[in-house]
Amino acid sequence: MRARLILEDGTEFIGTAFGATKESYGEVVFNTGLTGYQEVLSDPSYCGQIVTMTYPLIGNYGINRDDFEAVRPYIHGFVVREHCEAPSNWRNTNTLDELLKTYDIPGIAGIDTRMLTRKIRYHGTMKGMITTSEAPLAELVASLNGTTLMTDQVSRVSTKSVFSCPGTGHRVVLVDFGAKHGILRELTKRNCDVVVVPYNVTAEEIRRIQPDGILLSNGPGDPKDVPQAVEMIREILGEYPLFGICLGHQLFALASGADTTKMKFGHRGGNHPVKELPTGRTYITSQNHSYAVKEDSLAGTELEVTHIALNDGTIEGVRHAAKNAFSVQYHPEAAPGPYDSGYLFDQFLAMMETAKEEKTHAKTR
Ligand SMILES: NC(=O)CC[C@H](N)C(=O)O
Repeated sequence: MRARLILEDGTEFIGTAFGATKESYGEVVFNTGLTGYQEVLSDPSYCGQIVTMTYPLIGNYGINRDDFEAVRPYIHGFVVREHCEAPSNWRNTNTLDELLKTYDIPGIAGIDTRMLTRKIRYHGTMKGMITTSEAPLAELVASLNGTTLMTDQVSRVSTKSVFSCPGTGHRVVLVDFGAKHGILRELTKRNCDVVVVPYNVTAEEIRRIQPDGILLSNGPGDPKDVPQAVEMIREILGEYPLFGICLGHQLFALASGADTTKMKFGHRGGNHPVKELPTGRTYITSQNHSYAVKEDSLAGTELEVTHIALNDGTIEGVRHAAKNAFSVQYHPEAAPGPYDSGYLFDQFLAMMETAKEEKTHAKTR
């Protein structure tokens, strides 16, 4: 069936429908990963967005049991150049088409994704719609321009109740703004006793759990859409070692007095070079973000820049000068992408270990 992808500037792409046959709106963003489409489309940080993969063949290794980053995908549409209908892989259990049908997500294939990506790079991120309607273009563009993008994504994707992934090691409160399973995997692999809490948890509720550390997860949308989280972080900052990832990094920065801004088209892919300033080392990182901490907003705060993106110089990591707290804009849990930054979880563990020792020492003195 014929399907259309329409952008807010009036551009129209004609392709073929796959997945669910449904009209859908969202912010159109591109991801440059060569593999990892299953992790991308199930990453809750893409909630409300229409994602296009720049790699031209998608679906060729199917969908498997193990690579989901959430219990369901939250994307609003999936745009590809060539959609493979006959996947081949020993882990394959479903086709991409079946997955999108199951979760009522429209896909569109046969799109010139290079042109689409260049447009987004030139104009910046745009609203778009996928439809099988045959209505005149002007009518569809008008209806697209009449829609407003959602701002309540975090409350849609965050857990509704507290749950735990037990372990015998450090107790970590994972504040779930739309956490990828990769973060849980990295913590449980290190034997952490993880308690996952909803995004609107209060500082007092966290204290009651008596954690050794707090991890602020990734998540969708604008960090300024979750002001209650900023308040909570401001209140609890300094009481426990804290590690922020992506949205968690942005919220930690806001709570520390810095500001965030929306980037032109963001960073999404598995090969973003990041320089770690204290060591001078460069890491290839997995990224997915539209917003960034504003460099000139750091003056007057106690935050120090620890990491920068080598492609455009934007801030990719900060640490608190006086408190046990640090954060990164990229994804040390990878999924998809390189594992090079996994050591950051070890740093978080070491921070919890030292804080625990200091506490015991203080008590016995
Ligand atoms: N992956 C994330 O946590 C993304 C953070 C935020 N939603 C952004 O787009 O910048």
